[in-house]
Parts: sequence; structure tokens; C-alpha cells
Amino acid sequence: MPQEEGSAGAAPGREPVLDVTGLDVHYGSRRRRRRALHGVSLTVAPGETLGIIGETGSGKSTLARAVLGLVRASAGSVVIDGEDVSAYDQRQWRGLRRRGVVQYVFQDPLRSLDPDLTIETSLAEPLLIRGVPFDEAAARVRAFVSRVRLSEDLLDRLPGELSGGQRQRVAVARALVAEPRLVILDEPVSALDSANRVQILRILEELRSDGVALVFISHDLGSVAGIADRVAVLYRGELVEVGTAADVINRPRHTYTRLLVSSAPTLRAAPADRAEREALRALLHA
Ligand SMILES: Nc1ncnc2c1ncn2[C@@H]1O[C@H](COP(=O)(O)OP(=O)(O)OP(=O)(O)O)[C@@H](O)[C@H]1O
Repeated sequence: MPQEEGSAGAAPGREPVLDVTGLDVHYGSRRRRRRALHGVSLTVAPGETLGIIGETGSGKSTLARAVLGLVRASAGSVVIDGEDVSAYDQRQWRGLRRRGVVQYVFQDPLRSLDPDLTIETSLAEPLLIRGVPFDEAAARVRAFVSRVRLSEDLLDRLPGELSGGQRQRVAVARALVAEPRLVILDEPVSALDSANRVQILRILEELRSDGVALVFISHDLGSVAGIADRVAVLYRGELVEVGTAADVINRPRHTYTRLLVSSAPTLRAAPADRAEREALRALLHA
């Protein structure tokens, strides 16, 4: 099978930051055991953004959790920045997180931010944990705040005193301030209005030049298409198609991808009509 169809390989010659091979994840036990991911393989290179799209229940969050060590895989391996983390215990995971190698941004920024810490403390924390001296951390926080287009006036506030868009910018800043190698963003713009959505996507686009690898998860192909170098399509726990964003949109190969593209009219000059979408759905469920 050609590589682009089912395994998201990084560009040759660059050591991947994330290398997932043959990942299986199950939930439940015995008769309630259910497979959530099957045979997922992907890599993400430094400075690359991989978009992962799929409908609700396709396994996107499970993939993120497995990469972050929050659920245990039943088969396969996860290598982050050259370290095989598949068999890490809790202590080793704590060490990896403390070093700030991998960061996570949730759809709801309140989950990424401690409600009792000021924005300044939240942003400084990842740096202080890594041993950056206080004055240097404060200076880096101020520089980063302007990169994510937030006013320094917000630094003294609590997360509850910010708008949703401001909070998500803080969450993105917190994930990136300590220069991680890999950031996983799980539906980071889904809860935002279109102006804030565009702003966050622009900020991420700019920060990519720092060489961080981004995994951008969404159910919406439209949100991912503008930012991802490559797009991986997850369907019922399996990667069914991987390619450049342009290829996936203009030449979708899998029936499910064709349905996704046809359901996102802004992506195509001539959107599919209802009859075409019905026909694709029938084919998918045949
Ligand atoms: N803790 C859990 N226990 C049992 N089953 C789970 C658990 N978490 C997820 N699942 C199941 O695993 C499958 C994949 O779920 P997952 O949350 O990864 O999908 P998703 O693509 O992120 O969906 P959404 O877009 O709705 O967040 C679903 O069938 C879901 O019901």
C-alpha cells in the first residue's frame, strides 16, 4: 500500500519528534472491551504541523491521550524526541512532563489553566519548573505575551477574568513558552468565534517557525486545512488516508475523506450537492 494512504510518515532526512507505530488502544475489560484505535502509525517532523481529523468517536482524543501516556496502548510504540515512552511508568512520565518536552492544549482553556493562578504565574510556571531563574522567566513571559497579542495588563488577572479567546491565547502561550519539542492541540479553536479562531490559527502559524512539532486535532477539516502541512484522516479508530492538506482536499481517496470534503463547502469551488453526499454515505456504510 502506498505510504500516503495509511501511515503518516515525516519528510525523509529529518528525525521525527513524534513516531507512533502500530498503535492499538482498547477501553474496558473482558466482554466490555472495545477497540478505540487500531494499527495507527504516524510521524511528525520538527517544525511540521500534522492535522488529525475525524468525526466524533473516531479516536482523536484517545490518540492524544495515548501519546501523552494518559491511556495505555495494548500494542504498538510511541517515541517522543527519540525516547521510547511506550513502557514508561508514572514517575518517568512526570520526568518527561517536567522537562517540558511535550505539551497539551485542550479545547476548553480552563482545563489547561489553574483558576487560582494569575496569568503571569501560569505562564512563568513551565519555565520555573525547568529551572529558569525568576527574572529571566518574567522577561520571557512578557516577550511571549506580546507574540500571542495579549496585553501585559492581563498578566495580573485570573483566567476567569479573561474572555474565551484571550484564555485560549494564554493556554497556547503556556504550552509554547518553555520551547517544547511537541505540542498536541485537541480542538483548540472549536469553542471560539470566527475572529478568535483566525487569530489563534495565525499565532500558531507564526510560532511554528520556532521548530516545534504540532499535532492539531479537529473534527473540522476547514480548521485544519489552513494550518496543517499534512492531514491524517481517522475513521473508526484507523488512519484511512494521509497526505498534504492540498492533496487530501483536492484529491481525496477514501470514501470517508470524500464525504468530509464534500461536507465542507468552503473548501471546494463547487460544493457537492445533497445527492452526492447521500451517495457517499451509502457507499461508506455498505
Ligand atoms: N474512558 C473511556 N472508556 C470507554 N470508552 C471510551 C473512553 N473514552 C473514549 N471511549 C470510546 O472510544 C472511542 C473513541 O473516543 P474518542 O474520545 O477518542 O473519540 P474522539 O474522536 O476524540 O471524539 P470527540 O470528537 O467526540 O471528542 C469512542 O467510541 C468512545 O466512546
